[in-house]
Amino acid sequence: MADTTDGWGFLADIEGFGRPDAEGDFEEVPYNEALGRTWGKQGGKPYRHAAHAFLYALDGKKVWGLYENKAVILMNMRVDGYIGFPGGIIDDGETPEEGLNRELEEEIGLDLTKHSFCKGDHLVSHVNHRKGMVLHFYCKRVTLEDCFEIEKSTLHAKEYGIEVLGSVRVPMFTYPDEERGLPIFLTNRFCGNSKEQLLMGIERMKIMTTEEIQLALKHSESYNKKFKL
Ligand SMILES: O=c1[nH]cnc2c1ncn2[C@H]1C[C@H](O)[C@@H](COP(=O)(O)OP(=O)(O)O)O1
Repeated sequence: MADTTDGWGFLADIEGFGRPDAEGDFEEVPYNEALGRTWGKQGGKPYRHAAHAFLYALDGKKVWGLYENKAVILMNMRVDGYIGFPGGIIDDGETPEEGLNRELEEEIGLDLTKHSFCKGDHLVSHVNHRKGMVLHFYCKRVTLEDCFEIEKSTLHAKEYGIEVLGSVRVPMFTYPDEERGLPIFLTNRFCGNSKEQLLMGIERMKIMTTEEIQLALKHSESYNKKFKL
């Protein structure tokens, strides 16, 4: 039998978490249940927890004086080629918030004296039984000025150029062709359930209405079909 660790080196233990997911892999679970429960084992290993963060600022400025950008939302271009939120795997002995804050400092150089995440910032948790993973998602609104500072601090973070290849703003507007802007952004490849988390964050933070989100998704899907993506 082929050695499946070939080429993975120290990543062999965790690389499976980053493989593509199938629709229906994620089940929403209440935070306390997600934490308090022993989920059992997957592939002989206990379930791992990860936490990611949606940092945003309301904007409203018009791009080229034409298209209103509703918010600045920060995501990362990851080293594996996917787009995802900053965050990562929680280490043994850490709470999800402690692990998240550590990851945010490492990945985007977040100033924890100003923007530390706490339980009150938790939005939703999901369990993925196929991978044996529990994903916690947090949201925090900051000022526009702080958002720009956080973008800049990514360039000086420990993981910049390693795990993180750049900070990415989500285009929160749509051109008159109904495709360019948010709909085409949504055709990217997203890590884990980060696309669903993005849409959930936009809706729950009332940045866009459910109808506006559904319309952007519809145009994103028809673009995908048109170009057979
Ligand atoms: O943004 C995300 N939203 C939901 N799940 C995600 C996101 N990014 C990654 N993931 C999944 C898939 C990954 O393999 C695990 C671990 O996250 P990652 O950020 O890669 O962890 P490390 O930085 O390597 O600790 O979660």
